[in-house]
Amino acid sequence: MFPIELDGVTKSYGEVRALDGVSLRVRAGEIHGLLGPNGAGKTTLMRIIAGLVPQDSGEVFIAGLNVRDAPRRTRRAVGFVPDSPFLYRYLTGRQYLEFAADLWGLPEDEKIKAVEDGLKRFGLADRAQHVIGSYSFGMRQKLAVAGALLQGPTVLVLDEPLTGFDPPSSRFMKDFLRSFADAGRAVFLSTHILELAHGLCDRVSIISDGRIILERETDGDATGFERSVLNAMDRSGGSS
Ligand SMILES: Nc1ncnc2c1ncn2[C@@H]1O[C@H](COP(=O)(O)OP(=O)(O)OP(=O)(O)O)[C@@H](O)[C@H]1O
Repeated sequence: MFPIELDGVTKSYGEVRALDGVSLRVRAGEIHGLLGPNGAGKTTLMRIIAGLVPQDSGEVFIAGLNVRDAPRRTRRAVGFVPDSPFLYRYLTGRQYLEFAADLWGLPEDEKIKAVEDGLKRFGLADRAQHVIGSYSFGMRQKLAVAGALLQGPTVLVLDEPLTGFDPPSSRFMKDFLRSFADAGRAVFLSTHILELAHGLCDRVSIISDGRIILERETDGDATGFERSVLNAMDRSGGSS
């Protein structure tokens, strides 16, 4: 059983075919990167996995459950962090997490524990009483990830994480994502940064014009990896 499995997924917006028969599997313990040019379909694919947008055809399974048959359970099993998370700037960090926990319907005792754990894990406890509007970019991103973990997902999906982080925060988030995956869960993230994909991900899928054009491990040296990704994009007519 795979944490994420897609079989022949298609999605169109009017005349635009955003996804054209996407099949892929993300294994337990894996950080899987999704690379591709602008407009290739990455965000659409992530939103479908997160249960925010329905596919037109094809099947999506989360931890073996078909999202059509078990929409609530599969949505709960996925923590999703969009590229520009919406955070209420007049709420404090703690209030935001409490609000997000309420949306998941966490019982009071679980909510308190999940919120405090999130604040501590992401180094936000000292600023929990301050409004989000006063947070740095990195703190806001960490808060968004903490919010995506409240309901205890087994899969974390992140649209272009780690862009704009300073080096210590970037190191912290990479270590966090590694430990999340190492616990038998899975991370699926999109990025335009090839060095990041090579250094952090175990495998990558390259998407172009709504189709997966290459899937590969990130073993081997960075130059060879970069060459094979760029060659695949060149052959498909895209550029990142
Ligand atoms: N809500 C929408 N309505 C109409 N077209 C859309 C919508 N969302 C995405 N598209 C189109 O679907 C295609 C795939 O878009 P998507 O945002 O999934 O790509 P992406 O790979 O995430 O791009 P980027 O790297 O620029 O973020 C594009 O042609 C885009 O214009």
